[in-house]
Amino acid sequence: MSLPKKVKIVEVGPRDGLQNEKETISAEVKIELVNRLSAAGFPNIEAASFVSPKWVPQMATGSEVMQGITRKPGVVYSALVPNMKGFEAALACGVDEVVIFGAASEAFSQKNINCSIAESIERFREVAQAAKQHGKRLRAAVSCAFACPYQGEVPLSAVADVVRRLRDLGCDEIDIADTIGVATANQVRPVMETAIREFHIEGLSGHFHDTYGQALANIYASLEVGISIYHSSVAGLGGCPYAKGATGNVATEDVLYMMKGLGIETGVDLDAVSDAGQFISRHLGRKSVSRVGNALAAKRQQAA
Ligand SMILES: CC(C)(COP(=O)([O-])OP(=O)([O-])OC[C@H]1O[C@@H](n2cnc3c(N)ncnc32)[C@H](O)[C@@H]1OP(=O)([O-])[O-])[C@@H](O)C(=O)NCCC(=O)NCCSC(=O)C[C@@](C)(O)CC(=O)[O-]
Repeated sequence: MSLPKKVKIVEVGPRDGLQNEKETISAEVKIELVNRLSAAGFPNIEAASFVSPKWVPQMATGSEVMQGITRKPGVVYSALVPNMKGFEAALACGVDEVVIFGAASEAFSQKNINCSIAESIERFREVAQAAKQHGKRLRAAVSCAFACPYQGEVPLSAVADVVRRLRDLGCDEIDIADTIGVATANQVRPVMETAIREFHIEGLSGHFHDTYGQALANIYASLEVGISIYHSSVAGLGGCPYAKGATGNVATEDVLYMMKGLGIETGVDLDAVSDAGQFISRHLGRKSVSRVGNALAAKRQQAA
């Protein structure tokens, strides 16, 4: 199969990227980050998370962030929502797309959202109905589609099962996530093909963490099976609080550079993303982990 000519990049840095930071990051900084990212041309930005602040304190400012950003017409601003309490909060501040988040691993489901997979689907059913009623887009994440930090191997049948159940809730998009960044390219085809059998390919996305440095290879392998939506995080920020040791998502700058080299259209301005990456890295007091972002910054410094 030839590679897609165009892909959608969903920028998840403001949510997935920042949720694990120990030091509190002010709403102002998050707002500036989201604004810089929308100016860079992303069609979809995961801007917040409406979860329990006891579980993920860094995301407690979700409403402030959503209310403070400059909404760019056409951009879909998404937020994670585990239950109706989260949905009501997301609705009140004008989130465009709610993201329910389940797992293909029972153990991870328990650690992350404190319930079994079957219980999570029942909670999500209510959220899904409310989302449809209010005209909101509905996306679902499938964590641990490749491996689980608690139970290890995750069978393909578990991926198929949860994708099917989420499809039946009426999801517009379903994210196939390598939560701990351990997958290699050979694993991608069977997992993605399993998901494709259960859900329309145009709505499936690849959400790869880069713990073992395999994310770009895994994205390439996903392109080869026709997946055309990818999640990434500016400056490679991130890590899941309930997946210890896992590093951030693949860096957006690296993904954009690869897509450009492959002649695949994203509509996103790499230089502007690179600037946003340097902005947030400066704020966090550490170097970006994006190889491309750092190379571009060094090149510009040399030229100045
Ligand atoms: C799902 C719960 C809430 C269950 O947590 P629980 O303790 O079972 O919930 P509960 O209903 O018993 O409520 C406990 C307390 O939380 C409050 N609460 C309840 N819900 C909310 C809410 N929505 N917003 C704000 N507060 C809430 C509720 O009001 C109560 O407050 P208290 O009475 O004790 O003061 C909890 O487990 C939770 O918040 N988990 C979130 C974990 C999380 O955010 N993980 C990271 C995101 S997932 C991820 O990163 C993976 C992904 C998506 O990127 C893909 C991948 O890479 O795999």
